[in-house]
Formats: sequence, C-alpha cells, structure tokens
Amino acid sequence: MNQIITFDGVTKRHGDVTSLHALDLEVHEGEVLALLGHNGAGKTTTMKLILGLIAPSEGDLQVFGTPPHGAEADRLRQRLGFLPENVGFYEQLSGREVLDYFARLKRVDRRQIDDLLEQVGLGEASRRRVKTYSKGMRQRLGLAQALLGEPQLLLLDEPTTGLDPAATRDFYTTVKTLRDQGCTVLLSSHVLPGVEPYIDRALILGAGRRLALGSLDELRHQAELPLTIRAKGDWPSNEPLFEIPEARSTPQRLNGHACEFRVHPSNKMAVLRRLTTTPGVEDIELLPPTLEHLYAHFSSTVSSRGLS
Ligand SMILES: Nc1ncnc2c1ncn2[C@@H]1O[C@H](COP(=O)(O)OP(=O)(O)OP(=O)(O)O)[C@@H](O)[C@H]1O
Repeated sequence: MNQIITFDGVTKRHGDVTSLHALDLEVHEGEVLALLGHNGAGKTTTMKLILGLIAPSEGDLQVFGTPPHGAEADRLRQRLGFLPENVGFYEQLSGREVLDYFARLKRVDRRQIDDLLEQVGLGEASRRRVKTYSKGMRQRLGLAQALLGEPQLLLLDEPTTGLDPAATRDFYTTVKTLRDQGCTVLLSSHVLPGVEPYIDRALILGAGRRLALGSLDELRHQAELPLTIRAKGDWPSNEPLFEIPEARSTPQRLNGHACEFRVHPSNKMAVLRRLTTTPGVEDIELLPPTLEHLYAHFSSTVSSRGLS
C-alpha cells in the first residue's frame, strides 16, 4: 500500500507551546482518516504541517515523498485540496463565480467548474448568490473549491461543524464517493455523530499527543470496552428476569419487551450461546462501543496521564 503521508517523530513548537509531540503516522493512499481531538488537541497543526504552511520543529515529514515546506512546496500543493474550518466567500458572487475566482487563483482548468458544482449537489443553485446559500450549501461550495484541480489528497478541517444531521450525511456521502475514486482524505472533527460509517481509520489526539490510531475494530480491540447485548422477548414486569451467569452482570430491564447486558468482549460468545437457548428470548441485538464511546475512553487517558 502506498504511503501518501509519513510523520516520523514530528514535534511542533510555537515558543513555549508544544502543539504536537513526536507524532508518528502513516496515511495510506485512498483511505479516509479522521483526526479527532478536543479543542487545542493539535488537529489544525497537523493539517498545517501537511500543507507546508508551517515546518516541523523536530522530526521528519513527507507528503508524496517530499517535505511539504521544502523546495517542492508549490508543485506539491497542486496535488492537495484544502477546506479550512471557517471558509468565507464573497457573498455577492454566485457559487459559479466563486469557483471561477478560485480556479484562476489556483491556475487550474476552469472547464471543470460545472461538473464540480454538479458533483457537490449545487448544479441548480450555481447561479444564485452565495448570500442566499444555507450553511450546508456553503460547506459543499467549500468542498467544490477544495476539489479544483483534481487533488489526490483532500484535507477537510471540521467540515461538518454547524451542519444538521441530513446535511452532514450528504457531505460525507460526497466524501465517500471521492474516496471510492481513489482520493485520500483527512478530516478533522470533534463532532462525532455521523462520521463513523465514512472513515477507514481514526487518529485520536489529546494535548498534541497520539492517544490511539486504528480502524473502528482495532480501536475496539485496544479499548476492550464492554459491549451491550440486547435481548427482546416478553417478560411480565411482576416476574423476576432471567439470569445469564456468563454475562457477569445483571440484566437491565428496558421495558416489558427488552433487557440489556453490559458484557466484556471475551464473554460475548458464551452469553450469546446461553441467550439463544433461554426461554422467551425472541431476538438478540449486539451494540458494540461507538466511536463516541471509544473517543471518550481514549481521551480520558489525557487527564489521567497528567498531560497538558
Ligand atoms: N501560532 C501559534 N502560536 C502559539 N500557539 C499555537 C499556535 N498555533 C497553535 N497553537 C497552540 O497549539 C495547540 C494546538 O492547536 P490546534 O489549532 O492545532 O488545535 P486543534 O486541535 O485544531 O483545536 P480546535 O479544535 O480548537 O481547532 C493549542 O494549544 C494552540 O493554542
């Protein structure tokens, strides 16, 4: 698998403030990697380093095989697309005119503009002034701007902040299409709901340090958090609920028709086997820890390790 980005012990200092501590990271071609972290965790710093806007204080950073802040910086940026956190446009221009303006700035072929506007779902609104656009439409215009010049690497800084769940889903669906076309995508977020189905791996940062890195399955394996097993059936509330010794926890009654166990991953199969032969159980649902649970778990190690 090709490495598009390699951080090897990269530290970034601003005077007395260290915003990134000895980061090791490899980003593979064609993956969507989420950079997750609290305010000030180092997400934007990581993106600025990749864009070559700032240089590492220590360590080695390669993007497409060259240091992004070095002599090749201009050529490299032609291969990158960036959507900053607070993107602003000239309100009086139409979406199409905005893209035309950025295409001239980037010195890329302007004939792609109409296709890009269609791709992000702004085809019909392309001749309307930006001041009439909703927040979701502005973000999609920002994405179209980042896609000018057919970049191979897309950096999206907090792209769904302020978007409602439907607009968030639309945005990530477009990102997934780009990934399927071979684009590598890095997106930073502290807004977790909705991102889970669209990412290949997550890097969790805390106080400038790497707290965890991996796919959802890998993070679940590392965290060993209990999963929830929900059993459905018909259990009158005046009768005691059945016990499953393998669960090593008492079931919580949700209502007359369902109950839940919190189960350590190593006991999962034993509990499932027992449940399938328990009278009255009609259905079983497995609810593994979500990205939000995993994020909370790994982030809590920042305070417990006393990092700041
Ligand atoms: N130019 C700078 N000078 C001084 N400190 C800086 C500078 N840039 C970043 N920092 C500090 O580095 C740390 C990481 O900042 P960064 O912007 O990377 O965080 P972030 O994870 O993107 O946060 P947010 O979610 O708030 O955007 C913060 O403590 C920030 O104040």
